[in-house]
Amino acid sequence: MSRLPVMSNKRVLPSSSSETSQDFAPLQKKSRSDAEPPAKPQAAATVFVAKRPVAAARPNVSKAPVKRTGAATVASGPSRGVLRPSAVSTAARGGNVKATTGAKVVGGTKRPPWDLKGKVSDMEEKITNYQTRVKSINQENEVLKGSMAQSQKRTFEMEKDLQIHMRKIGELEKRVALLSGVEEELVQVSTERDTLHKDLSNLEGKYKIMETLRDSQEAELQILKMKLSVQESSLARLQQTLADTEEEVRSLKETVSQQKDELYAGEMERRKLHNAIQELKGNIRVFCRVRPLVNGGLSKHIHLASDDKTSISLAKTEESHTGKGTDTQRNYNFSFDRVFGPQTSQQEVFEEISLLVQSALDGYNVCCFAYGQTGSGKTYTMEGEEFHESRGVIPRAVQQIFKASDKLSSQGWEFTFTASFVEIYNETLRDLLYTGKADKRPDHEIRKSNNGELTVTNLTYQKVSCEDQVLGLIALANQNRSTAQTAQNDRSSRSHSVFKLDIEGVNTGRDVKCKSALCLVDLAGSERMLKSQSQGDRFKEMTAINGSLSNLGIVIAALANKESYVPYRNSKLTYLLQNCLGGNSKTLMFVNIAPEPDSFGETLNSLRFASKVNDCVIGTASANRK
Ligand SMILES: Nc1ncnc2c1ncn2[C@@H]1O[C@H](COP(=O)(O)OP(=O)(O)OP(=O)(O)O)[C@@H](O)[C@H]1O
Repeated sequence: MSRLPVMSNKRVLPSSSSETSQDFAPLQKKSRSDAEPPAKPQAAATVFVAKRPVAAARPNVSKAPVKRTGAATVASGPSRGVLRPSAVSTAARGGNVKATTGAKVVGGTKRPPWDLKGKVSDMEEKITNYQTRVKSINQENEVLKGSMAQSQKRTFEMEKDLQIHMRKIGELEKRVALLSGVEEELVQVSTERDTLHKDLSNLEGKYKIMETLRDSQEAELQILKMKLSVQESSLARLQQTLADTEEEVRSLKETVSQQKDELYAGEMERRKLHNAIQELKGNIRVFCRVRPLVNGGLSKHIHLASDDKTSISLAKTEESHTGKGTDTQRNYNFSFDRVFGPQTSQQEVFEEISLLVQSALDGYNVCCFAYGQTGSGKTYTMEGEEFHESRGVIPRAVQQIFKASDKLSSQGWEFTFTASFVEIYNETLRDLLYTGKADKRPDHEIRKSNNGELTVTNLTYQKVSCEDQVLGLIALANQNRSTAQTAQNDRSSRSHSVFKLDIEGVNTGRDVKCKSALCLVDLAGSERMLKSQSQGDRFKEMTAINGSLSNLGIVIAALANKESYVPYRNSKLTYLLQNCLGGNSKTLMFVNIAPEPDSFGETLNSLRFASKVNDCVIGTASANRK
């Protein structure tokens, strides 16, 4: 923005030359007294500076030479044709009048001192010159006054103009100030605009990136939409498949439920049939097992029919009493439910009793005895040996029971098993699963509760859930027996051992329970000894053994004859086994026989005892189901 030019109003004072001041001093005083009151000294001395040259403006003073000074400037134009006083005085003095001190020169001639007249004339001339000059100065002064008035007027106008201009300038300056504010704002705005431009450009960059991103995301979205659509169609297919499958599962569940019902009905039917078969076979059965000869080979006096697995005959050659006749051979024939020869394996023996073991899971009490003289193979039959193939009835029965219970669990059955192992020696009970100190062994009593359940006080009843646990218990029982054996020679032959597995089954779905017991008994050696030969402890042992074994026969016979009183209490063995022997049980007796000729008598006795048992028919067993 351009500013308007400001006019200078400098005041120019008369020449400061001392000479000029001295020369004009009287004239100035005089002119004041003669003329009108002087104007303000400042106004009189004010000269406006102009560009016009001085000579052209001064016609009335052209005769006098003008001494120019740096400050002698004349205003231009006719109204301004004012000569400065200094210039006028200089012009006056510039004449040839040299009224100076000393010898006066007139017409180029110096007057002698005595020429007073001449001198006066010179003085008069000089005065006249001065007067003329004063006149002209006065005139000039008048002119100057007029000029000065004009100038003052002009100055006044110009001052007015100046004020107007100044006001305008003030306004303009205000506007300029405003404009400068606006300018600053404009600069700020411009800066902001630049910043905004930058931001905009950044945003544009970002926008482009976002656009690219958006494009890629849109592309991704499209792909995802496609995938979703594919997934949706797959889902629809899967839902349909699921619905179909669910329908199928539902119908299969119905089928399974029906089949479960059928299975349950079938299982019940199987139990009925199974029981019927067992009943047809007799609720008390006797199996005869012949031990092989210790040195191998065949026994000469024991004959087993190759085509009949139920009969056995003992042959004995009897010398003629008269001595006249030849020796006669006497045969003792016996028939049992099954006769096992010396070569029969443990597996074959067990297969014959496995159906009976199954009955225990069906809720029937099952009791299995091994009867026979010492060394005839009772323990081998019942427990067997560690070698897998040589395992006896107890471990195999336990294995079958656990396998069968696992199968029945799919039909909703849950079983719990409790094992106990007791020894009866000299009519005293001993816990074979006892693990405490030997001198702290407790006494045991057989107790019968009101509901007919038998328990032995202080006896170890061990919960078992697998075959291995039972095998561990059998090992513990053998250890307990061998400890007793060292103290008392051949004790195991003189005691009965009773392994009992209590079985409880629950079918919550069908609200059925069953309870039974599987008793596996290894009886004491059955050999008879002549009373005269038995003494002391051995006599006592024999009495106890014979008593319990004969009592066993009596009980079985009483049961067979359906006698009102069955003397279970006569021995600890029958009292302990009463629930397994009674009408509600299935009983199997192994009669083990030794094939050696010197065991003939004991073998015959054993077969006779077993035959008596075999002839017994115990009443129909019923399952303990609620
Ligand atoms: N069927 C068999 N096959 C092979 N060996 C057998 C058979 N029966 C028994 N034995 C063997 O005969 C011996 C005597 O058998 P075991 O101990 O079982 O007789 P036991 O009747 O239990 O005698 P005890 O009354 O003294 O206990 C054992 O060494 C046993 O291994």
